[in-house]
Amino acid sequence: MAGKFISFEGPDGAGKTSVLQQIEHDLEAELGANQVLYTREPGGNPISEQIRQLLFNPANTEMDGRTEALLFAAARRQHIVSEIVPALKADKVILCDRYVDSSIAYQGAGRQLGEEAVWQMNQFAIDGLLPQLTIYLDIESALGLRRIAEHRADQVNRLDKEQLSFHRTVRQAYLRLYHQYPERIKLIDASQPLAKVIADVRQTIHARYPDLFAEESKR
Ligand SMILES: Nc1ncnc2c1ncn2[C@@H]1O[C@H](COP(=O)(O)OP(=O)(O)O)[C@@H](O)[C@H]1O
Ligand SMILES: Cc1cn([C@H]2C[C@H](O)[C@@H](COP(=O)(O)OP(=O)(O)O)O2)c(=O)[nH]c1=O
Repeated sequence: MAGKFISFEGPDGAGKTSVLQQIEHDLEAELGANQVLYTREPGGNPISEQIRQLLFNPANTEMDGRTEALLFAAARRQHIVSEIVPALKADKVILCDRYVDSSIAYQGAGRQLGEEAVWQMNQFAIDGLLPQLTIYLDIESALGLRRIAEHRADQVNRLDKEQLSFHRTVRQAYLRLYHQYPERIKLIDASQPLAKVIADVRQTIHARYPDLFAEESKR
């Protein structure tokens, strides 16, 4: 499979959606729209979108943490089979908004199910498929939550409602993953102005794939 699989990670409010919009636009201009797949977890296909509805329905207050972790993994599995593998086979660049690291950080650490346990459980779902590059947008938790409160208060979902301490725990887990997998995971300071964050992301992608964003080497 010749495609390029890039995942984007970070605590809520880090700016993934904003950054990905621009990166997708730029890559499509460079490669053509049919060579780029932007997709998000959980979701990206009808089955995973139905699981997403279950996960994010604010009425599901009784959902057990392990149930939540299993549903994220189930949505991930279907997303791999329906979206990622076909795109890899078609030699596309895949921009994936969240992947298995989100489960380690949110369910493993945030929900205290255990990072190793959630990692092991997810092996069945991912069957060895990891991104070649993971871009981690790092932000201090209070700042991330402030951005959501200021700009996206109408779209707050069940998980966004967690306390500051939950988000801090999630961030610490991301930082552990970053130290554990320095080859795969690259950290970008997401507290910078959006244009600078995007510039850093472009450079990071170019460093891993020299044929993408080739003009970066002239800077
Ligand atoms: N670098 C930035 N500086 C200031 N505000 C930002 C920055 N990046 C994103 N935002 C704003 O913060 C909010 C959350 O960003 P978003 O891209 O939705 O984050 P995420 O998808 O990671 O949760 C949005 O309203 C967005 O406009
Ligand atoms: C993929 C994944 C996401 N999540 C959470 C993180 C976010 O709070 C939420 C995704 O919501 P989403 O609305 O897609 O927000 P964002 O723009 O921040 O990605 O789901 C998990 O808890 N575990 C997972 O495995």
